Amino acid sequence: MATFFKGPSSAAAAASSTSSPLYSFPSAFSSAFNSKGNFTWLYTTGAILAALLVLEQTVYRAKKRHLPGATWTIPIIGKFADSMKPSMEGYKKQWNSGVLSVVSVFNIFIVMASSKDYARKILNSPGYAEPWLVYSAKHVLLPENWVFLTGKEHVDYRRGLNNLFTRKAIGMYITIQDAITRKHFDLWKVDFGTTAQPLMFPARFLNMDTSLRVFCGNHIPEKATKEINDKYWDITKALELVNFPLPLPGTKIYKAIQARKAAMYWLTLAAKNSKIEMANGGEPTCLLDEWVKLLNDPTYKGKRDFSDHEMAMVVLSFLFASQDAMSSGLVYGFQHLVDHPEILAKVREEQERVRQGNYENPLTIDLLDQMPYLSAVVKESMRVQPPVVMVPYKATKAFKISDDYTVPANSMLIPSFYNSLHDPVVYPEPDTFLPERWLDPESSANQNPKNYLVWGAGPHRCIGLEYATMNIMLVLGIAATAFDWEHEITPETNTVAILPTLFPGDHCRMKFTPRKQV
Ligand code: HEM
Repeated sequence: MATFFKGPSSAAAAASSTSSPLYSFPSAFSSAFNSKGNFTWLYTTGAILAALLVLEQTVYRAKKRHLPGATWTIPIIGKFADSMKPSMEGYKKQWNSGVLSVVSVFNIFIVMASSKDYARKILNSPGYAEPWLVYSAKHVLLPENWVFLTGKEHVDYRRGLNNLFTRKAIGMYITIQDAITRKHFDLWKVDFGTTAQPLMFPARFLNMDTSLRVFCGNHIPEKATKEINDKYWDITKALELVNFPLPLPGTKIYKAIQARKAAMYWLTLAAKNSKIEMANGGEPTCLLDEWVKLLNDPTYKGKRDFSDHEMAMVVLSFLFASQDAMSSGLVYGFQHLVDHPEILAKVREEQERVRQGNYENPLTIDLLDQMPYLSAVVKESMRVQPPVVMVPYKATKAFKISDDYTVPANSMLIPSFYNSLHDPVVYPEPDTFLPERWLDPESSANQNPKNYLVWGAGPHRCIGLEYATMNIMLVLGIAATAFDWEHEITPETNTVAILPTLFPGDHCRMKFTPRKQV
């Protein structure tokens, strides 16, 4: 250290006389202190840094133009701190600052779109904007997963997958959902029977068990469900907008990758087993079986060659897309109903009417069709508290989104759904849980279906929406007749945890006691 301060005649001369590039740094450093004692090198470095910072601000201001957003961006990190600890209050402030507003995180220029029209325009402009899944997604889902396809390739691939969510297929899935739900409710009788417990993790387990049985049937063992469920939380924790970029041991992305490896092992095995069973003339009992049967149908026109690995990746994409969102929808479904006993009573009346006291009989798609009130409850619950409040997209080229603003190419574009779902003109008393608004075909809610962005819109609109709706209806319908519900209110009950889907801050503390049937 001391050598740096010896002056040109000693250290600097010694360093510069050494020809190895290894020594070029000390040489340059020493030469910063010339004989006149000027800090030339430091000044130069400082000047370059200052120029870069000015450039950063200038580029930001040039992109931002007149849109609302901070006048200056915090050097380098931008609003990184806010993105680490998101809050609904922070989001609402941003959405309400303008229908289009901007923010910058690590020099990623982000345009937020908070109105129905701008959100829909982004979702419906595949020539200009494509989904930009969070950074960790490619590590978790694998880069070759179909969800990263764009344009025509995506449309063609998805057309084949739509066959897995036909009404006939969903009818079969409902039978499985019913059995798994009742199995978990037997456990809930004990776990939630004496004191109130947080519902979030049991609901996540119920959901994971249901999804895996619907997708893979008995082609994976019981212990796989437990293992995938336990490890899946590491995937959820890695779903941040910005992550540490290298998947080094100990990082969130590293742990998520280990969870994905465990899941992929079982899902690949399930695909293999399903193919064997269908080749041996077995009857389809899950989504994979339906799929294999379809691929073997001589009249089927789509892509046929799916390796076990590729099928497993598709199932993984379904788990990834559904696990957090569906659990959020379930937990808020419970919370909204238990906090509105008069509405829960109407759900029970409908259950009594449709199921005529035969509560042990499995629910079917036809029975669920006869429950418009429960359907309205589920729709309204997800309107008030949408599981997914926004989805990141990327401007693949300069995108003239309005008369006076063009989104620069490569910007992140985030259509948010919250304001559209809380538009007071379409949904009077927008924060109130009012299933009745969906019962009148002439209501403003029903007359403005484009506002209902819970499932997104356009070519990437949720592929599992009917499946998800039926599942949430089924769970709430069975729980309404099986249990009396109590809700332990805490100071966090009405706060919102962003994980990144929405959950009650206290994870919804519930008590369930077996209900005496009348
Ligand atoms: C309450 C539950 C759910 C909610 C709220 C939800 C919501 C969404 C949203 C907002 C999108 C993005 C749409 C867009 O970019 O326009 C999406 C996409 C998707 N969802 Fe769901 N989803 C749910 C359940 C499910 C389930 C159960 C599955 C599968 C069985 C699923 C599979 C997918 C897939 C594969 C995509 C991507 C589609 C594509 O890129 O073509 N989701 N979902």
